[in-house]
Amino acid sequence: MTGRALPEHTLPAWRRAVLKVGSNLLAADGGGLTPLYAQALAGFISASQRSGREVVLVSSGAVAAGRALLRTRAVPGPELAAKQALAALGQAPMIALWQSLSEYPVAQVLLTHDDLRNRRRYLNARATLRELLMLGVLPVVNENDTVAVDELKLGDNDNLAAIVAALVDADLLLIASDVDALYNADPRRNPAAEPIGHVPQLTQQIIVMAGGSGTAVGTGGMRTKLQAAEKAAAAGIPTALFSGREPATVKALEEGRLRGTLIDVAGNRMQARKYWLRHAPAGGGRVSVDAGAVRALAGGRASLLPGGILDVAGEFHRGDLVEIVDAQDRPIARGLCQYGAAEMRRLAGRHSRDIASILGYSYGDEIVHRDDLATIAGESEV
Ligand SMILES: Nc1ncnc2c1ncn2[C@@H]1O[C@H](COP(=O)(O)OP(=O)(O)O)[C@@H](O)[C@H]1O
Ligand SMILES: N[C@@H](CCC(=O)OP(=O)(O)O)C(=O)O
Repeated sequence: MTGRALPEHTLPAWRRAVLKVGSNLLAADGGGLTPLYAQALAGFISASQRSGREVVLVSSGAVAAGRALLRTRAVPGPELAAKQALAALGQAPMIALWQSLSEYPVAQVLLTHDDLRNRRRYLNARATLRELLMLGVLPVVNENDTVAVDELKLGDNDNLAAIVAALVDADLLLIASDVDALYNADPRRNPAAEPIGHVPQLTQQIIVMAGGSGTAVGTGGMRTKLQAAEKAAAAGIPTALFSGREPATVKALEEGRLRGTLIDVAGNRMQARKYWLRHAPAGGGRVSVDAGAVRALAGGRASLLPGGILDVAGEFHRGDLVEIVDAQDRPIARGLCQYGAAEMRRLAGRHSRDIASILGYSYGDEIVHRDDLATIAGESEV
C-alpha cells in the first residue's frame, strides 16, 4: 500500500537493530512464501552486516507458508491447534527463504512469552542471541507457536520484536509492513487518511488512531505496531515504520534515510534504562556493601564487584533486580545482578579473579554491571 509523498527522516544512528517483517510481505499474494519483497530486505540486512552492524530478524510467515503447503489437501480450521500445526509446517520453509537470500548463515530462534518472563530463560535467550551476533550469524526469531497457549502467547510478532529489541539491547526497532507509514486513520478504510512522519513521543491521542490488520494474512495491524513502539520506547529504543514493498525505501535505509514514520523516545536511551531500573518492582533481594563500594557506585560509572559485598539478604536469582544498600541499610542503588543470592554469599568479600575457582564457573567479574545499575541519589545522572 503506498500513500502520498512521505517526508524523509534521518534514521537514528545504530549499530544493532531488530528488523520485524510481517506475513503480508512474505506471503504477498495471500498464498505461499515469495522472495518478491524479502529480497530487498535481505539485501539491506546483508549490507548492514557487511558494514559491521548487527541485525536480528523477527520474521512472521510460518502460518501462511504452512497453509500454502496444504492447499491441495484439507486445510485445518482457524482454532489454535490448527494454527500451531500450520506454523510447525511452515517454519522450515520460512527459514529456508531467508537462508536463500542471506549472504550470512541464518539461525532459527523460537521464543514464547513464558521464556521471556522466566529470568533464567530470558538470560539464556539473551546470551544465545548475543553469541549468534558475535559469530556474524543472522538470527531469525519467530514465536514458538507449537508450545504457546492462549494465555502465554505474545500474540503477534510486533510485540515479540519489541521484547527482543530490549533483550539484545538494540539501538533501533525497524518494522517493515505493507503500509508505508502510520496514518491518522486506517488508510484501507479511509482514503483521506494522512501519513504522520514523526512522532516525538507516543501519546494516547496517537495510539487511538491505529486500527487492526486490514488483511486475512496479517495479525495485529497498526495497533500492535504501536504497542511494540511503546514497549521499545520504555526500553529507550526508537521505532521506524516503513513499507517493505518499496525497494527504494528499503535501499534508502542503508544510507540512513527513512521514508516512513519515526517514533522517537523522550530522553536518551541510558536515561530511560536508568529510570526503569530505579522504578521497576524489585523482588526483595538486598545486597549490603562496604564504604569503598558506596563511594565507587556513587560516581555512577563503576560496577559492583564481589570484594565490596558485606551481606546478602533474601533469595533471588541471576538476572533479578536487587536493592543495594550501605552498611546502615540505606538504599544507594538498584541493579540487575549477574549472580544469584546463594552464589553471592560465597563470593562476598572475595576478589573477582577468584570467582571461577570459588564457583567452578564465572559469568564475569561484575556482580552488577554498571550498565545494569542505577544510583538512587542520581536521578539526573545517566
Ligand atoms: N492508523 C493506521 N495507519 C496505518 N495502517 C493502519 C492503521 N490502522 C490500521 N492499519 C492497518 O495495518 C496494516 C498493517 O498491519 P498487518 O496487516 O498486521 O501487517 P503485518 O503482516 O505487516 O504485521 C495495514 O495494512 C493497515 O490496513
Ligand atoms: N508466528 C506467526 C506470526 C504471527 C504474526 O504476528 O504475524 P504478522 O502480524 O504478519 O507479523 C507466523 O509465523 O505465522
